[in-house]
Amino acid sequence: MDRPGTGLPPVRAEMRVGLLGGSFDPPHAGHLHISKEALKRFGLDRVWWLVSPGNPLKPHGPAPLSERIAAARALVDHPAIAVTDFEARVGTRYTAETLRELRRACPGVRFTWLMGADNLVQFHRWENWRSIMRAVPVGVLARPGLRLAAQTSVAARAFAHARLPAPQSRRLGGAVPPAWCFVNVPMVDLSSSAIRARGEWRGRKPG
Ligand SMILES: Nc1ncnc2c1ncn2[C@@H]1O[C@H](COP(=O)(O)OP(=O)(O)OP(=O)(O)O)[C@@H](O)[C@H]1O
Ligand SMILES: O=C(O)c1ccc[n+]([C@@H]2O[C@H](COP(=O)([O-])O)[C@@H](O)[C@H]2O)c1
Repeated sequence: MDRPGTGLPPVRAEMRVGLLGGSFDPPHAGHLHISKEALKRFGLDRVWWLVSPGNPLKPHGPAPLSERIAAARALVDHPAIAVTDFEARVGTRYTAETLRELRRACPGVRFTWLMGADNLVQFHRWENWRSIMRAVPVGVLARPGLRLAAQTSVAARAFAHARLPAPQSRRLGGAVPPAWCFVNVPMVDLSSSAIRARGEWRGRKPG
């Protein structure tokens, strides 16, 4: 599929592509771990990291996009995981808009939105979050301390009828939305904010 100017990796129609949106400020082994788990658990062919120009809900801007993209590309060590600056190229920050643009750019590709449990807890604050649920399957991966909060969140309760039981998680990538699944993967206790606080990321000072 030829999509000049989108910066997207090669893909074929009918492929199942998981999308891990994030600030990646900085990227870390937790991102890589959940991406590999998502490939296996949700029956995906690819995972794309959508490195965000900036989370609309976060008050402080992240490090420059070029630094976060470079760090992400240096970290990724799996042939099915790719890093993209698609949102900056098409000028979207809200996930609902990004998904519209991706589906326009890649007709026939089956996208699944991926997130850690912390994001499901506040998912109901995202712009048009219900439309996201109705547009693509959503795969949620456990994160330390947030498993229960995620599964009792506003979004989890509102879409309880669309929850795919974990033993059937491999069906998620091909499921008709709304469909979401929470998987209890082994957890990696890493976060970008902790890395910034330790001063181990040159992209931006802690704070
Ligand atoms: N250790 C982890 N376990 C599970 N999910 C994670 C982990 N780290 C990041 N994620 C998920 O990856 C996505 C992108 O995360 P993000 O780039 O914001 O990193 P972060 O470590 O959560 O950053 P911050 O600490 O600044 O909030 C989110 O859906 C987040 O929930
Ligand atoms: O669309 C929204 O309203 C929205 C609100 C908060 C976060 N997001 C997206 O969620 C992803 C995770 O963001 P972050 O900053 O927690 O890594 C990233 O792709 C953001 O663009 C999207």
